[in-house]
Amino acid sequence: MQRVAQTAIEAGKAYARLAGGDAAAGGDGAIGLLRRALLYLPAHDHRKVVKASTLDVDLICLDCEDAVAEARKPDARQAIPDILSSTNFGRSEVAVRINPVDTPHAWHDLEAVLGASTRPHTIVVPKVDTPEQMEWLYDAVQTLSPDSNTKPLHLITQVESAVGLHFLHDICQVGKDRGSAEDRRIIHDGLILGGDDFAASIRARRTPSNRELLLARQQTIVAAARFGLTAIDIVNIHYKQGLDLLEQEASEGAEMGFDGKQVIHPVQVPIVQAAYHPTPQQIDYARRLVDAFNAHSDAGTGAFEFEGTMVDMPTVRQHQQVLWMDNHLQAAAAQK
Ligand SMILES: CC(=O)SCCNC(=O)CCNC(=O)[C@H](O)C(C)(C)COP(=O)(O)OP(=O)(O)OC[C@H]1O[C@@H](n2cnc3c(N)ncnc32)[C@H](O)[C@@H]1OP(=O)(O)O
Ligand SMILES: CC(=O)C(=O)O
Ligand SMILES: [Mg+2]
Repeated sequence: MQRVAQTAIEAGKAYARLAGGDAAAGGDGAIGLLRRALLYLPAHDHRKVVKASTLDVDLICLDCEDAVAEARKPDARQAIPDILSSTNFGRSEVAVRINPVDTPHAWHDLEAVLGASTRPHTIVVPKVDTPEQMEWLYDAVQTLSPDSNTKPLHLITQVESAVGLHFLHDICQVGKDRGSAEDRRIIHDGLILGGDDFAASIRARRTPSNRELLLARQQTIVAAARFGLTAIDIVNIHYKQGLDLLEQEASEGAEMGFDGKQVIHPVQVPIVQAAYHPTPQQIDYARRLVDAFNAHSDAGTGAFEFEGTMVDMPTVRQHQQVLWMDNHLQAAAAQK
């Protein structure tokens, strides 16, 4: 007899096991892996830091990379320790996006992050193109953070070029191999598709349909699923108009298998988070479907008719993910 989880919490654990991730253990508890919207802001822009701290957003990313002009890179880096120790970001996961590892800034950015008295939950590393760059990153963290018993730092890498997409599975493999049970200084648990840099890399023209990014979006999702990582979708830079298009794009990303989307302005946050939020109808349907599956399973039936459609295990697994998301949303709401 094959029974599946009936409660959202059980479903969450089952899903995390299926995904191969560590969310079953609760990650680092408070933040889990709820990453529906990732809001970027330039780290040296105090007003935006203050504004971000007032928002109900899953993930806040203090950017030292492309939102910051070359001449202001030191300002952004130097602002990080103070922001982290003096700002209450509420329930949000807090990340710092350092500069790419093949720039002279990366080492100094890492020094500032790892040396801060309050560390962020997560680092985002852009333009990771090769497994060797991933090795460099792990070596740098080991050197700058010699104590292997420190609280784990989550790592999200960005795929942003043809080369990065080609080597994506090798890059993820380095994260898996280096993040052993003995040394959990960094846990690679997310991928971001940097769609705008990627488009430039393949000489594509950006369109509202995003068809030029379809392959990269799907390959990012597939690699993330294989390695048990969260997958975060492209940014939409049209924050002043076309918010209906943003909603459509976010819903499409959720349907494709992404866990969340990058945003660049506060107005985009609720739209994107709602698009990744299962509706009460979807949650109710998922619960009833799982219950029906278990009843049929007890009676020795695998495939059965449910409200006019055929249901068997793959459909059940899809609906367990709805319950998993609902579980995480409830936990996040409880922390507000
Ligand atoms: C392709 C990539 O790499 S994307 C990632 C890198 N890019 C970024 O990080 C850019 C992030 N976004 C921004 O910097 C800004 O939204 C801009 C420059 C596009 C527009 O900024 P503004 O002209 O200040 O926007 P606007 O006037 O509409 O802002 C309204 C309020 O929201 C705040 N705000 C705007 N963007 C953000 C943000 N990303 N995070 C937090 N608060 C923000 C503003 O400070 C303002 O609040 P305030 O009046 O209390 O200061
Ligand atoms: C978000 C980002 O880094 C990109 O689209 O290139
Ligand atoms: Mg980029």
